Amino acid sequence: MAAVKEYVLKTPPGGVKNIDQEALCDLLKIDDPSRVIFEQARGEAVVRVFPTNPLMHMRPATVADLTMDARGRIVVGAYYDGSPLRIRLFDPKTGNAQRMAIFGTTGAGKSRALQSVLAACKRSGIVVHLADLKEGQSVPEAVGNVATRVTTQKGAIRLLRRLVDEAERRMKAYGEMGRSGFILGDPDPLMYGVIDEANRLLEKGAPYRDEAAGLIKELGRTGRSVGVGIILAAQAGHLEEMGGSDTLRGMLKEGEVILLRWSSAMMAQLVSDGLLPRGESLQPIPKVVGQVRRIRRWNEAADEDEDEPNSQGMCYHLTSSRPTSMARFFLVGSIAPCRGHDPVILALYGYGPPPGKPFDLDDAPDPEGDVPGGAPAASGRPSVPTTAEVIPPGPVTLADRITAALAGGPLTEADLLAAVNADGHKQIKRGSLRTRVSDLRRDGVIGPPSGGLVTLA
Ligand SMILES: Nc1ncnc2c1ncn2[C@@H]1O[C@H](COP(=O)(O)OP(=O)(O)OP(=O)(O)O)[C@@H](O)[C@H]1O
Repeated sequence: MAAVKEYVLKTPPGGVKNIDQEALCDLLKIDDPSRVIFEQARGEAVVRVFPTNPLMHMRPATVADLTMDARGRIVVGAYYDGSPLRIRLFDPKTGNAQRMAIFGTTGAGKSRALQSVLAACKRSGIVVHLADLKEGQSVPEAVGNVATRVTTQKGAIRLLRRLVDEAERRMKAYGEMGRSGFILGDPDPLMYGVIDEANRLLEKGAPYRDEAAGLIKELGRTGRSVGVGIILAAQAGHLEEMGGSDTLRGMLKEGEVILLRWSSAMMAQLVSDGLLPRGESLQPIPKVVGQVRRIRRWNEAADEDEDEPNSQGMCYHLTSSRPTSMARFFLVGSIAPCRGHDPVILALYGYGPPPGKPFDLDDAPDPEGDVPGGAPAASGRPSVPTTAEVIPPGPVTLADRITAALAGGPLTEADLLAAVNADGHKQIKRGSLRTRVSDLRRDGVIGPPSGGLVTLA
């Protein structure tokens, strides 16, 4: 660090807007822009010139980094000046779960960032229900390390519904206890719904977009204060692609927002949404770090061995007190792809079962692939198409069995359970029946409860 040059500058009222990084480098006669870091606070700015990019070599994440401290935080990386990059999983002062969004273009390091959060949750006794919408390929080591894991959009929507149900259950239970908020582990654990590749669920034309956006908003509103939080990782070019900017605006302003390498449209949107002060600019994160722009002489051979270190994991923690300071995630696993699960990542999760119980999402496997469309339900919410409508001769689902049992007329819950258990398929418990009936009610397949009877709509 001895070779770091530091220039302290006075800034005009309102600070310096729109830093021209290239002009600054020219002025300092530095040809690698990633060595020059500009940071400003009220009234002053510091320009530091490093001998090499200070974020070039990160150390691996450790279990100690990823174990939540008494203030509900974990350490996931470091700022360019060596201070820790912390993110909050819980706020002990308010008892609130968090809303977290990790954005970045493809290959920016979202999944590895998420793996560190998932491992931290397991290490810290936090229950995770995960949707990995890249066919389970995004965070494969999460298998067996989270309470619930789904890989389809249909699974994701059911998972979100269960989370909202859980938040409602907690709200009622805490109200009855005369409690105003959530107390960690008493009686319920902190819980997160995590959606990786959330853009697939929320982009225009996605089959469950409106309902997913509604449920995420609902979790942001009610889940937080009862210990049920939501974490999204997304490749978002624009917030409109994320269920409409309204869905995420509140979440982004109050939650934890990490921005990895971005697209220019995304940046413009973040500024127009007030997440970054107008005129404030972030030093761009180049795809390749340490690249020097220079013209090769006529007879000079290209250096084929030139190493091209990538900027994966470099980020800004936009909702922290240092939104414009560049930081980087620690190394999470190996850079090169592994033939199977990465043993380094598995070791971060630790061996043994994950906290919490899996959600009961269905008693039958999801039909292959996801089903587009779905007519709006009576509630006005677009429905998840009922399995009865969409499954060709495939596995019989509990939804099919319930609608078949009700085809002859309304039944009490006990009679419905008996009818379903008498149809020759797998025996089910009352809890599973109730959950599925409430799903079908939301989808407008079953009508509202009336006179203790369950009735087809
Ligand atoms: N923290 C990290 N530690 C080690 N390697 C990393 C880290 N972040 C990113 N990488 C490397 O970059 C690659 C891409 O990262 P990752 O899969 O997390 O990106 P992504 O943003 O999720 O991409 P996509 O949107 O295409 O899924 C990884 O396979 C790995 O080689």
